[in-house]
Amino acid sequence: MIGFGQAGGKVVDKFLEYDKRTGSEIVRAAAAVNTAKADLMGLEHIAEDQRVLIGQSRVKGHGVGADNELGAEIAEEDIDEVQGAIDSIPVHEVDAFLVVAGLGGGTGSGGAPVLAKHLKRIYTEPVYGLGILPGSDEGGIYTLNAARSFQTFVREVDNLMVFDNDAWRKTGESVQGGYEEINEEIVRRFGILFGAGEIQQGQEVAESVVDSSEIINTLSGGGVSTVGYAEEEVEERSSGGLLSRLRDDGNDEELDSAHTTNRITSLVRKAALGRLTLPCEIEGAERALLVLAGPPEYLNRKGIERGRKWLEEQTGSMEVRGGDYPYRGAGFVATVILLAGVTNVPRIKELQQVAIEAQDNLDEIREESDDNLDELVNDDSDELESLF
Ligand SMILES: Nc1nc2c(ncn2[C@@H]2O[C@H](COP(=O)(O)OP(=O)(O)OP(=O)(O)O)[C@@H](O)[C@H]2O)c(=O)[nH]1
Repeated sequence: MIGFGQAGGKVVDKFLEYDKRTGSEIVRAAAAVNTAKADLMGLEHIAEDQRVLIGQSRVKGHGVGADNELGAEIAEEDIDEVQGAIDSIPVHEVDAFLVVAGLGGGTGSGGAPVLAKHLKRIYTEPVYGLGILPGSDEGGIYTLNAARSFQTFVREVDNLMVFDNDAWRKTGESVQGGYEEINEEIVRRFGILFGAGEIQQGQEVAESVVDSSEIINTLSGGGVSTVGYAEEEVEERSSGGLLSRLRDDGNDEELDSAHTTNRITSLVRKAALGRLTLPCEIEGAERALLVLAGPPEYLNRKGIERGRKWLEEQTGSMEVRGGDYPYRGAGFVATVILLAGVTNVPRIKELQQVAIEAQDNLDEIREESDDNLDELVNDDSDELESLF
């Protein structure tokens, strides 16, 4: 996982924290790349020798101030320094690369697509992007940056997973506090998704368990992806809750499994129809993956099969995969749905529209100022001598 820019670095840092907290091993290796020294110093879990400061000769460690063309130029010039950090990674142990960046600023917005292109040229492993869209209240330059970066990034990666800050922002919260919660949300969803492909040795592995090839197959084919999530608290069986009492009275087996199946079905609907990382119409998604995580006694084949069928109907896709992620002691059952190759995304259309208008305006403003300059320079009454 490589975080580019401030948002990218912070999210990758959070994934490492998630690994520590849950004992999972989603992140085989992590690095952060930035043009701003202070941002790199603020990270907590990414090793210091895996924090790469680029563009020092150009911006002296102060960032690129939302200029994503400069961000891209610097990334190209200093790509060897980034590669230096990646060289220390045992790449044969990784399933894929994930480049994470906020697309509204300068460093990550400009640099992430450059890095993705570089990785794809060198490695055979898939290269995915996790792109974070800015809030619509952040202003025009952020929208323009995001629209241009999005277009480039999606072309350079094997799949671009998207999280839209705009859909998740809460009013009345400080930006920092808001990001803290948002980053938790990102890591919870993608943590369960990527964790599903990371079943540890010694863990019981049922046939229906998701493996990393299913995630890779769902993502392959490119395009844009979004992720849905829903969870419900459950009691561990051994704790003597209602379900264990039902089990004790002899004729519970069927009732119990019907209950489990129904819970799974409703979780699948909630996840697909609730707030997605990138809100969109799920109809028309090209591929989907359904992951059901939780204590094994709360997972059943029938529930997943029903959920999968329902997703096939809703998306119209023939490529809907599904499986378990046994997670002992989780205290919850959660459903994660990856929808890949989505096309009907209002926010992306809106971004592109605003960006085209801004671009036109820019051209107009430039033309206007060229005319003004012409007038100014060629004005006969102007008595000032040219400097050159
Ligand atoms: N979800 C999330 N989004 C963030 C966070 N920090 C910033 N963003 C978003 O990411 C966009 C880019 O911001 P940064 O990552 O700070 O920018 P940068 O890539 O470091 O580039 P410069 O600061 O311009 O050099 C912003 O417009 C925000 O929308 C964060 O912690 N979490």
